[in-house]
Amino acid sequence: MHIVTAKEMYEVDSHTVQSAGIDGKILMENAGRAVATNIEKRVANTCRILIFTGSGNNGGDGFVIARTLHLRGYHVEVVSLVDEEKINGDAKFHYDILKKLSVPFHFYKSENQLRGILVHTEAIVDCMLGIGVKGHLKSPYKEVVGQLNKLSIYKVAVDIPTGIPADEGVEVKDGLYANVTFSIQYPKITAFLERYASYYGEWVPLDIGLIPPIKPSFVQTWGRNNVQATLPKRKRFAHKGTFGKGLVIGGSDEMPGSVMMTARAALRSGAGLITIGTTRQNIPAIASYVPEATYKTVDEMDFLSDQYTSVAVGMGLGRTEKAFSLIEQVIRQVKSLLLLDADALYYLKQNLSLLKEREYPTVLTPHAGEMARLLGITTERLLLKPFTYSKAFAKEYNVHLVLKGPFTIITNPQGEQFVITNGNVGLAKGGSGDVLAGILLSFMMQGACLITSLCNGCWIHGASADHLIENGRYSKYDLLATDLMEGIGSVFHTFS
Ligand SMILES: NC(=O)C1=CN([C@@H]2O[C@H](COP(=O)(O)OP(=O)(O)OC[C@H]3O[C@@H](n4cnc5c(N)ncnc54)[C@H](OP(=O)(O)O)[C@@H]3O)[C@@H](O)[C@H]2O)[C@@H](O)CC1
Ligand SMILES: [K+]
Repeated sequence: MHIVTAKEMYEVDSHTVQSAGIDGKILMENAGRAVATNIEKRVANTCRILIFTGSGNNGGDGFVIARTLHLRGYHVEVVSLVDEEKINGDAKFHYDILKKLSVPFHFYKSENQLRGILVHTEAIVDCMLGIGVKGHLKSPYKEVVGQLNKLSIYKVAVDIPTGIPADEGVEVKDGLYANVTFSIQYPKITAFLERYASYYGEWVPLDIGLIPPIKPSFVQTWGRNNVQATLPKRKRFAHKGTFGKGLVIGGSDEMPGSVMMTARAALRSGAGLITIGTTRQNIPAIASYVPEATYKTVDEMDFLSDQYTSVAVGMGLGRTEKAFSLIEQVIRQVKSLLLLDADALYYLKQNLSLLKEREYPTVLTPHAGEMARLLGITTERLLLKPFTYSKAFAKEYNVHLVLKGPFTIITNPQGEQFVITNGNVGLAKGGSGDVLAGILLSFMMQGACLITSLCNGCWIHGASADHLIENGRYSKYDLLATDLMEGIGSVFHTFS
C-alpha cells in the first residue's frame, strides 16, 4: 500500500480531476460516503453523532458524511468552526445540499456553547482540518481540539486527525487524539512516525477512486501479501548449497550469545550453511546451542579467499582496537553481500567513506540511536523525519538501510522505501536485533532482489513476535529474543 506526503496527495488529486476528468465534487462524495459506511460498522444508529467541520475540503467531506448518515437514520448534528461565507468550492456545493435537509447545524461561538451541544453526544467525527493544515493550530481549532481531547467519547478522524501534519519534519503540539482515522485513499507519512502515530489511533485507508500518475514514487507498506508473493520457494531437489553459504562474525569473550542468536535465526529462516567466526574461547561456549553451524576463530579467517554468499558482522564483537581492525578488513575485503550491525555500526561513524569504496551491496541495520549517531544528530531530530534522513543516507553512501523501530523503514540506494508495521513492544529487548540480523542474512543468502529480501526478513521478525503473543505463548513482558526462533517456525508454517 502506498503512503503519501501532502504534495503527492494533491498531485494524485489534480491528476484525477484534470487528466482523468473526474470532478472534485464526485471525489468528495466518494470520500464522505466511504467514511459514512465505515462509521455505520462501528457506531450504532441509536448514537448521537456530532460532525465538526472547518473551512477546507476536509470540512466538505464532513457535509457528505452528515447527509449520508442522516439519510441512513442516524441522529447527526454539524458544528462548523467557520462562518458560512468561509465555506467555498466543492465544500460549498455539498454544504448547500446539506442545508436543504433537516440536519441541525451550529456555528461555533464559544467553549460554553460547545459544552452544551456536546451533552449526550456519543461519537464525534473530525472533519475540521485535513492535509491542508499549516503550522500550529489557530483559534478556535486549538480550543475545540483541546476540549474534545478531554472527552472519552468515540472519535473518528477523517483523512488525518486535526492539527497533525501530513508530512514529516513538522513539529506541532496540538492534535486530536482519534480512536480511528479513515485515510482518504492512502495513509499519510505521519501515521508512521512514533511522534504522531498515537493521534491516529487505528488507521484505515478508504478507496475513493483516485487515479495516481502512471508511476507513483511513494513510500509503500510491506505486509503479509507482499511476503506471500515473494518468499523464496524451497525447490524439491535443492541441497544445502542452494540456500547459500553465510558467515556470521561477532561475539566476544564478554558477549558470547549474540552471534549464537544470529546464526540460529539464520538457520531457522532457511539458510543452507552457516559459519560462525568468533573468539577461540567463545566457540565451546556456544557450539552446543548451534551444532548445525561450522566454526572458525576470527584469527584464522581469510576474507580474500573464502567465498560466502553473504556475511554479517558486528553482533557482540566489542569495541576494541582488534575488533575495529577486523571490521575494517571485512568491509574492505568481503566480495559479497555484507550486513553491518551493532559494533560494526559504531566503528563506521568515523569511517563512513569506506562504504563508498565497496563494490558489492552493503546493508546497515541501525536502530534510531545508532542511526542518529551515524548522522551526528539527536535521536529526536532523526525521528522527526526518518524517511528523509534514511533516503539521503542510503543514496549518499550507496547502501541498503534498515532503520529499526516500531515502524521499520527500509531504503535502497535508489531511494525506494518500504515500511514494516508489524511487531510489538515485546521486541524491545536485548537480542532482538541479533535475531533480525540472522533472518536478514538468511534471506540475503537465498537470492531475490535485495530490498525484497530485507522487507521479507523484517516482516517475518515482527510477525514472529506477534504470533507468539497472539497465541498466548508469551506476553509482551516475558518474550525473549531466543523465543523468536520458535515464532519464526510458526510464521513460516502459515505460508505452507
Ligand atoms: N486530495 C484529494 O484527492 C481529496 C481530498 N479530500 C479532502 O480534502 C482535504 C484537503 O482539503 P484542503 O486542501 O482544502 O485542506 P483542509 O485541511 O481541509 O483545510 C485547509 C484550510 O485549513 C485552514 N488552516 C490551515 N492551517 C491551519 C491552522 N494551523 N489552524 C487553523 N486553520 C488552518 C486554512 O484556512 P485559512 O486559515 O487559510 O482560512 C485552509 O484553507 C483532505 O484532507 C481530504 O479530507 C476529499 O474531499 C476528496 C478528495
Ligand atoms: K480531520
